[in-house]
Amino acid sequence: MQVDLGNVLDTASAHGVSRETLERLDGRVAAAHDRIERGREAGEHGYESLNLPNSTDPAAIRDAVSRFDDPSAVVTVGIGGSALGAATLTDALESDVDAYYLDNVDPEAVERLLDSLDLASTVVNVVSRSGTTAETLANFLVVQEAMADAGVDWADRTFVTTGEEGNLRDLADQHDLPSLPVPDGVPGRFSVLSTVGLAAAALCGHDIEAVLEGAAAQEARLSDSLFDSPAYAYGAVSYALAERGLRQNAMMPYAESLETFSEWFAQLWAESLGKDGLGQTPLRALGATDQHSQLQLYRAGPRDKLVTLVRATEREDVAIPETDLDGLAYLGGSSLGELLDAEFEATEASLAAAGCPNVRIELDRVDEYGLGELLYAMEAACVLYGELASVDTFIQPAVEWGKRAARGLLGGGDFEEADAVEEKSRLVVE
Ligand SMILES: O=P(O)(O)OC[C@H]1O[C@](O)(CO)[C@@H](O)[C@@H]1O
Repeated sequence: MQVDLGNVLDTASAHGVSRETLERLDGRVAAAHDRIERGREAGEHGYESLNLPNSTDPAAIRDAVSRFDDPSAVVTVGIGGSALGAATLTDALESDVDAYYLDNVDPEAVERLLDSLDLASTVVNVVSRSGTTAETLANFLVVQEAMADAGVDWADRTFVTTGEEGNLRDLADQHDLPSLPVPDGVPGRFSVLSTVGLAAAALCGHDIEAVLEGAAAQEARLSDSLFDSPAYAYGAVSYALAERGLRQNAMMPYAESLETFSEWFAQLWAESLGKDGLGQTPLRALGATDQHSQLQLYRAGPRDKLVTLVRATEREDVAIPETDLDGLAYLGGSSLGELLDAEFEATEASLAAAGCPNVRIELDRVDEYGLGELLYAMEAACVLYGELASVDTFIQPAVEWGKRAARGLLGGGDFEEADAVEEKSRLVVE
């Protein structure tokens, strides 16, 4: 994996940063790296996430899921970091096993999925670090009833990934369900390289060892200089640009297989860095599709965006047949991959020409190793950015207000937040 910062420099993009600025920032990167390494060595909350390539035991994951022979589908019931990491992996990789994620409580979507499944050959993976997340528990109860209605012994088809305490741990103990622990000191959005993200991938037959090897390769590249570490290069320039008012970051992979990765990145970046009035808003985009949509805004809208372009340098390809269609003959005889690459390079140049800084991230392939590299590098980039911005990267207190309000509305306790909902300001236009 490599990161190309060329179009971040002010010699390429009008709203970029100078090479001198990056070199001055590098001194702070060294200090941040030292802090990160001390946190890792001490197993401190959050920093422990960057130890996962070495602390995760893939054999234990394979052993826990080995009892489920030959599932037709795996349904992961979880939300946020308890679903998005696993989904990033299984949505990016091909498998004979269908992987689905119940990470929302849209009744029509839940019913549509459950009606489509052969529940007798489906494995249900219930994932929640806290074991108290309303959406996850509600969905699990619905899935449990659907399995009973289908005459399926739900306890036979279910395993649990959760913390040492909580409702899910109690459920696993009560029904002697196979279970996996969630690693201590690792917030959900940083847990893809652990049991949380790898169990579903293992059930789908993916090489989870290769995911960890790719992650370890990027872990080995962490250094006291942004010029020696792809992860820190990305984290440092993202921070430097945000400091200059570029407070949006459009994650734009040129690979359909990485579309879910952008969702995972959005939680990682937003929930980690959105603190104390600071942060950089992650936008989700997809190349080449969003050249025909959001690119207008990126090039001609407010000068407040970094665009992150991701591609694999090796992929399957499809030839474009020869054609005599007016104006399109140039496409004939080339390939979709050549067209995608040309559009990738044209878009990054068009962004620079419009003064919009952009970073190129290139993987060899979107395979288990490449995904491990990308995921780990983004996590390390996020941790570095948080150090440079002096925010508390590993907590997410702002998400609790809405949870209390919803719980109050549902009669789960007396919460002043629920009162605030009742007092909503209204100006209805019909
Ligand atoms: O794994 P849990 O405890 O169910 O949490 C799910 C998600 O909810 C959050 O805690 C936010 O509410 C995320 O940080 C986390 O990934």
